[in-house]
Amino acid sequence: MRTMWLGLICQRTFGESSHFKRKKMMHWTELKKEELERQFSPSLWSHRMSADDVIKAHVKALKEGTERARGLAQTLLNVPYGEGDGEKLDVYIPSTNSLDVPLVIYLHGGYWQFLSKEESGFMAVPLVDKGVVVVAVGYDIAPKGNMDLMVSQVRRSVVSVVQQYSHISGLYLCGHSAGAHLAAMVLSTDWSEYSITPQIKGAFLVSGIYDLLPILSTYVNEPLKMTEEVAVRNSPSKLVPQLKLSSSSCHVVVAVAENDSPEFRKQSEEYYKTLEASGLDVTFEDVANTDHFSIIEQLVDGEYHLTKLLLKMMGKS
Ligand SMILES: N[C@@H](CC(=O)c1ccccc1NC=O)C(=O)O
Repeated sequence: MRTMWLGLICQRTFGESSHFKRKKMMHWTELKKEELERQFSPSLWSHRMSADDVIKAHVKALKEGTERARGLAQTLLNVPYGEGDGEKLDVYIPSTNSLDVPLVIYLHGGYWQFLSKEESGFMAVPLVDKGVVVVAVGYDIAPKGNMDLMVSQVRRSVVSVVQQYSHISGLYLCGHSAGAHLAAMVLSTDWSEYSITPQIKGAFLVSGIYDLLPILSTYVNEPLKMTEEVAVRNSPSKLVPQLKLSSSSCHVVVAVAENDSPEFRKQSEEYYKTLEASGLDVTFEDVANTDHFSIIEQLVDGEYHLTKLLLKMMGKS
C-alpha cells in the first residue's frame, strides 16, 4: 500500500506551465557521482544506437556534411581571429548579389574537449544556398585550452567577424552542447573590455549546458580541471543580468532534444525560464524524435524543423 502511494506521488507532474510537465526530479546535488555521470553522458540516452556507435556516427555525419559544404560553397579557411595557433575560423560564403546577407557563427560542441572547426561547417549546406554566410569557429579545447580561454576566444572571434564583415544584414549565433554554453557566454559578455559591441540579433542554443556546477565532480571535468570559482564565473545561468544588459534585443531560441537526458533537459528548461522571467525575447523548442546528436546533425537538411526556424529567424525562409 505504502509503495503504491509513493509510486503515485512520483508520477505526479510538476511545473507551473503546461510547457514543462515532468516527473519530480531530484536536485543534482542529491545524485550519486555514478548517476550524475550517466546524466551527463549524452550518448547513453540515444534511442537510435549504442553509445559508441552514436558518437562514431555523429563525427562521421559532421565530417561528411562539412566536406559537402566545402565543395558547395566558396570558402575562406583558417582565417585568424587572434594570435594563438587555435584562433582560426572558417567562412562559408554564398554566391549572391543580395544586399540582405545575414551571417551565422557556429560554435561546435564536444564537451570542450572533442571536435574542432574541421567538422563544423555542415550546417552551411542549406544556409549558404539561401544566401547566408556561415562561420565555424575553432577554439582551443582541453587539455590545451581551459574554460576561461575558450570563452575569451569565442568572444574575440565574434568581435573579429563583426570587424571583417561590417556589411552583413544581421549577426546570429548558433551553438551545440558545449558550443551552446559558449554562445550563451558570448551573449553575456561585458563588451566594455572589447574594441566594439557586437549587435547579435538572434541566438540558437541547441542542447546546451548553462550551469557548470553539476559537471564539476564528473569525468567531464577531468581534462578541464575547473575549480568551483571557474565554473561559477563561466555559468550562463549566473550571468543572466549581464545578458539582459548586453543582449536585450536578441531573440534567443533554447532548443533541447526529446531524448536528451533529464538533467540536460532540465538545464535548458531552467535557463529558458530564467531568460523568460527577465523579460527577454526567448522561445523554447522541444524537438521531437531527436537525441543529443541528431538534433544538430540534421541541420544539413533544409527541410529539418530547426533549419527552417533558423532561416525564419534570419528572414530567409
Ligand atoms: N562522453 C560523452 C561524449 C560526448 O559528449 C562527445 C564525444 C565526441 C564528440 C562529441 C561529443 N559530444 C557532443 O557533441 C557522451 O557520452 O556522449
